[in-house]
Amino acid sequence: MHALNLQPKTLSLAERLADLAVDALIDEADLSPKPALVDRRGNGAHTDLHLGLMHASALALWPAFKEMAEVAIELGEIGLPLREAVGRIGRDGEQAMLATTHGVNTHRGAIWALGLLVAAAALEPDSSAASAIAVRAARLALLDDRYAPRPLSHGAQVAQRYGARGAREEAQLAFPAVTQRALPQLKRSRTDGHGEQNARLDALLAIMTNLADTCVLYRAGEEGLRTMQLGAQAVLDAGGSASLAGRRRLHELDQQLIALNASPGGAADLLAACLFIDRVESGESLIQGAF
Ligand SMILES: CC(C)(COP(=O)(O)OP(=O)(O)OC[C@H]1O[C@@H](n2cnc3c(N)ncnc32)[C@H](O[C@H]2O[C@H](COP(=O)(O)OP(=O)(O)OP(=O)(O)O)[C@@H](O)[C@H]2O)[C@@H]1O)[C@@H](O)C(=O)NCCC(=O)NCCS
Ligand SMILES: Nc1ncnc2[nH]cnc12
Repeated sequence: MHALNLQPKTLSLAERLADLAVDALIDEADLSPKPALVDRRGNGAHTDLHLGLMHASALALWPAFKEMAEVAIELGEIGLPLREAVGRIGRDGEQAMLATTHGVNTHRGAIWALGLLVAAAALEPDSSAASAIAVRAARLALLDDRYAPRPLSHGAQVAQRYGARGAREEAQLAFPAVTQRALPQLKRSRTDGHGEQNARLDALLAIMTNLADTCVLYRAGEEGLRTMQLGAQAVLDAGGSASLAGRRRLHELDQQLIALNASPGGAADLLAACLFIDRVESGESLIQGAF
């Protein structure tokens, strides 16, 4: 018997999905240059976030994602028991995040979006088309979790002030920002040979063109939201992140959003959701022992 067992460990489906969710969060954080967000260059519009904290937060969420996948496999169907189990695990995940970040909200929206998507992917691993996963996640999000607290969150305040419905509605509508904008743009930019990092930036920009990001609305009101949406569209119209003109517009957008203190944190979460679905849909990483 060898002292070291070098055989690759076979991971369960729940472990593989949790790995993909954490990978998506880390890839989102690392992607640079993202307008006004934390990335490899710096902290964007944030004073309390940095890249190391985003990484630590992502890693701390692995057990919650794994548990959400396990409970979906165990219960096997969309219904109130699964919705409430996922809600409880999501709230525990938020506590794990806050313990790791010493109280800073790094990934609240991402726990919500990726949690639902992980559960949806685990429910039917043979049905991994983006739209099918998103619709299952939406059916879960539409169920009312009786134990969910209703705090006066930033999203709730923005809903009162501007009528924006934010993260909850995005999930209940089956993630249109991801399935109708980010994923098609990601694939288009890849096909056009723009390179993976530029394709991901373009996917983020495609989300930003249209999203009612409650993070931006809370920090910078309607002017901030308009600046984000029009600026993102201007980058794409100029040729996207891979073109010189697009890069110039991207740099301008970064400066404008930072000046307004407007951080598109909701769009960043949805980019992570897009990267997660893209990998699940491609199927590669779900093949047993692919890690
Ligand atoms: C249903 C919930 C998502 C709660 O929603 P609600 O809108 O009430 O709550 P918020 O606390 O405001 O969190 C929503 C977060 O979702 C992201 N987001 C924003 N707009 C959208 C959008 N249109 N579509 C999708 N996602 C969106 C965003 O997250 C990012 O921003 C975070 C930082 O935001 P904020 O706290 O406002 O922070 P700052 O402005 O930086 O604060 P200060 O520095 O000024 O203090 C960052 O973390 C990103 O993640 C919104 O913040 C859901 O959370 C919920 O009900 N959870 C309970 C558990 C549960 O049921 N889980 C089940 C499934 S897992
Ligand atoms: N890269 C990032 N910067 C700031 N807020 C975020 N929320 C999720 N990802 C983020």
